[in-house]
Amino acid sequence: MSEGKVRPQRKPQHRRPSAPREHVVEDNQPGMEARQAATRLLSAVIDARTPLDALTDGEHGHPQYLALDGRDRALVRAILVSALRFRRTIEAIIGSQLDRALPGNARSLSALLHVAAAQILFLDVPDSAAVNLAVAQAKADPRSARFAALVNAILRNIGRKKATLLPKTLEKTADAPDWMIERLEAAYGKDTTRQILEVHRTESPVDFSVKSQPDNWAEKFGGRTLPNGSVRVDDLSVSVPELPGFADGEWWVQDAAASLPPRLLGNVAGLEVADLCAAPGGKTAALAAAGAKVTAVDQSGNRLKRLKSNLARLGLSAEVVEADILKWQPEQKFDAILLDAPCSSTGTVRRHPDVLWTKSPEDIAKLAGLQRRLLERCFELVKPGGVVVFSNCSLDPEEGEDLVQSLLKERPDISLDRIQPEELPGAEHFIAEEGWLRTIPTADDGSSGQLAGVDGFFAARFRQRAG
Ligand SMILES: C[S@@+](CC[C@H](N)C(=O)[O-])C[C@H]1O[C@@H](n2cnc3c(N)ncnc32)[C@H](O)[C@@H]1O
Repeated sequence: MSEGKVRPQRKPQHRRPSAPREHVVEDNQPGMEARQAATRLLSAVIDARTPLDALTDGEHGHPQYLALDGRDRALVRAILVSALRFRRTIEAIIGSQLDRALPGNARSLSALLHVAAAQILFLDVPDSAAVNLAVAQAKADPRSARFAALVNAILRNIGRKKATLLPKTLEKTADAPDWMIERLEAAYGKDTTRQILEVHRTESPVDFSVKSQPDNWAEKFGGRTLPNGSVRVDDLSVSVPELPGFADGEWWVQDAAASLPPRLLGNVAGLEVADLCAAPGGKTAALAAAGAKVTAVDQSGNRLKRLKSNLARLGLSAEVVEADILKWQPEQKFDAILLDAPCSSTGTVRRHPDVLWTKSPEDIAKLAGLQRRLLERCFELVKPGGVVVFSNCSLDPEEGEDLVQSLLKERPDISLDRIQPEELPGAEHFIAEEGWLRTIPTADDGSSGQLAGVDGFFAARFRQRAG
């Protein structure tokens, strides 16, 4: 066995860890419940593919998460975001300290190690606290008790070597599943994929859509106005409701890329516009603020509650309908429709790193099928000659470019209404030759003069030919 490496053993270990042993703390010490919850939730994301937002929902989240106070909840989320964002890097670092792989059935041991390594490598938690809590946690769990000494050795080694080990591993590791890397490379090429994956490792800025005077809000927030008129704060240090203008409903949080699809409907003042798949309502707000008479439809009652409270805070109104769009029968057709369809969300990995590990190529195929059905439904709900904008936050062509191309091929009655550069000042470079919108996450230091640093998004605009 190479020096400094440790070997998982089936029997209680006799091998001494190479790092100095420290006092191992008792079972129910402060911080233990947070680590146990983080381990449990990480397993739920990885093994059961449960979205992190569902597990950490303040009302319907996982009971182990809901049992924690606010500070511990924030810690659990921070641990999980790092553990998911850098999962491959962490896996490689843990692996580099082992002489042979952990037993395949040691799922909870693996989750426990990932949670502790995420703290040691990426969080401002003293290494000794992360290690001691992990060892205590291992001892308290009958499935991993016999590995407690191994846990101690691996984690102490990682703490000791992290200054060289981390940059070296980050450099040679891609933090995404292989299938996603392959699909991104096929769509965007190797260089762009590398850039996207690098951006996915970073915290996203917070973008705001403002009702008016973006420069004033940028100054008040200590941020900057983006070329499309959104306001960006790169490193927000207070919670959103603490910012000026929140209670007065002067702005809402919305990635700058997500602010673009509603604009593709043109001047909507006074028009009957259906916002289909509307909740939690970022795009409904944009349409209502632009003077449209909006009907906001979504099948999720819980998400519609959020839409209603968002609109109430913003002093905006819409007719809100809880329905499955595939079955919904409105009394009248609409002048224009925005369909912001459910998708794999692979364009929002910075914000939702669990997407890397909860989604699969099969999900993408299923979602693309649903998107196609929802989009075809829009053509039954729009007035003849009316406009339909289809958008989603996926980076995968199967949910964007390919879907549009096959729709146009199979439906001669539908035409693509090409997006013109003058419609999206500052974001012209995101308009593809074919006339649709494709944004990809890229780094943004504010110097390019063009919109950058946004989520991955796709949007296309259609009209149904008369007759
Ligand atoms: C990407 S989110 C919409 C985000 C929203 N447009 C915004 O800007 O805040 C997709 C939404 O589609 C809804 N949805 C999925 N399938 C649906 C269906 N068949 N009928 C109605 N809503 C549906 C989901 O409940 C979810 O709220």
